[in-house]
Amino acid sequence: MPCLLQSLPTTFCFPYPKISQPPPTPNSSVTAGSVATKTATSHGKISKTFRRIQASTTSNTKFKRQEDDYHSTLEALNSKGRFPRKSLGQHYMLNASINEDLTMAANVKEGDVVLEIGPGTGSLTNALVNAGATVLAIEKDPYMAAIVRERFSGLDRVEVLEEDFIRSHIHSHMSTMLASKIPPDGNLHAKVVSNLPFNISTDVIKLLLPMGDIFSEVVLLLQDEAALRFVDSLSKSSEYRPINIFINFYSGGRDVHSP
Ligand SMILES: C[S@@+](CC[C@H](N)C(=O)[O-])C[C@H]1O[C@@H](n2cnc3c(N)ncnc32)[C@H](O)[C@@H]1O
Repeated sequence: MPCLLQSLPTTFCFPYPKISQPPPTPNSSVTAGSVATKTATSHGKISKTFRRIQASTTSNTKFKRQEDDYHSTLEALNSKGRFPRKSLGQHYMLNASINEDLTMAANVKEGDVVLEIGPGTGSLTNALVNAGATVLAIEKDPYMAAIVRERFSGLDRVEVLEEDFIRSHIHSHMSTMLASKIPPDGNLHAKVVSNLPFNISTDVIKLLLPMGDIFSEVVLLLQDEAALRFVDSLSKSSEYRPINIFINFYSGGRDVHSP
């Protein structure tokens, strides 16, 4: 199962975006972040690649419904005077090009079924929908679930479940969704693309990595330090933890690339 773990770019915003801040220009580049890619090996395990990337400005316009993540995100946040909750890791993406990057990293295409953990205001959901995917979004915060449901109301390719992902019966949800939808290429695997709530990133990885029977790709946006901790474990330093053993168990080799 290929898996991409990407660090937090500087364009994230917490605790609350300044309204006066200008939207990112189409040519603005984003500070490179750490990326670990996992690729399937002949033994059914995964190999890890660690690299850094620049935000891309390429966009897929075929399914575009909303053009500006910056403004839709601010509108959604301002609409009912709600402040992001730190306890739920609510850091919202204000740069559409990062969402495009995540979508492209998972090679999301028309007919794909994608699981998104924590859609928040729906900015990444929008990029996934634009790429032609059917999205199952699981959001713990009832307020954000309502926002993203409203944003995509009328679009039958987005389903929002108001649940805690850690307690969710994800295997059963995805199996049901895949069974009801045979993609054009006949591939009955789903993909995961998510800008994760940081406080549950370890738990999410523990849940997802053994699910190679239903997921073909996992692309996660993580804090730089977290991504490094997860993949840079071959040295067996003091940072070496059970999660590293777990990741290595589901992984093969390791390559390192510069930007
Ligand atoms: C880092 S924000 C990302 C929001 C959005 N995807 C974006 O890129 O702007 C994480 C989101 O996950 C939600 N969340 C936090 N814990 C969760 C959990 N256990 N299960 C599902 N969603 C959760 C938060 O409410 C928040 O909307």
